[in-house]
Amino acid sequence: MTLIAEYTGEVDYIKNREQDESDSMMTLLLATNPDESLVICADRRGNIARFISGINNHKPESRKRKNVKCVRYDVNGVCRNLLVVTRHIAKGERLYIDYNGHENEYPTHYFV
Ligand SMILES: C[S@+](CC[C@H](N)C(=O)[O-])C[C@H]1O[C@@H](n2cnc3c(N)ncnc32)[C@H](O)[C@@H]1O
Repeated sequence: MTLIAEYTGEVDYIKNREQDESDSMMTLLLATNPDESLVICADRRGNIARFISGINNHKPESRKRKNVKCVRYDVNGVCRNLLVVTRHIAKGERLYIDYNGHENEYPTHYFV
């Protein structure tokens, strides 16, 4: 659970970004009312978190590489998306995260 980084960017309603072709959007909040669901758009105001490699969800050997996960925390009433490690990370080891939440919409079939 060591903190790696916060996934930062501009926060917007998902409904406003349906045509956005950026490959660095991350769901922040899925609300009961879809009109209130939020996304983090990292392309213009992101940080290093947007460059962490994704796993290929279609390959079992790739799924085993995952060593970082997203957790949502309430920080002073604001929902924040934090990236934390899931196990010990050796010096020089590459970080891997699963880009997909339960929506499973991010295409990872071409990832190495
Ligand atoms: C969240 S990163 C965003 C990078 C984006 N171009 C930017 O500047 O913010 C997602 C992109 O990283 C690349 N990528 C991530 N993991 C990869 C992997 N395992 N193999 C190949 N490409 C990967 C793909 O091009 C993917 O579209």
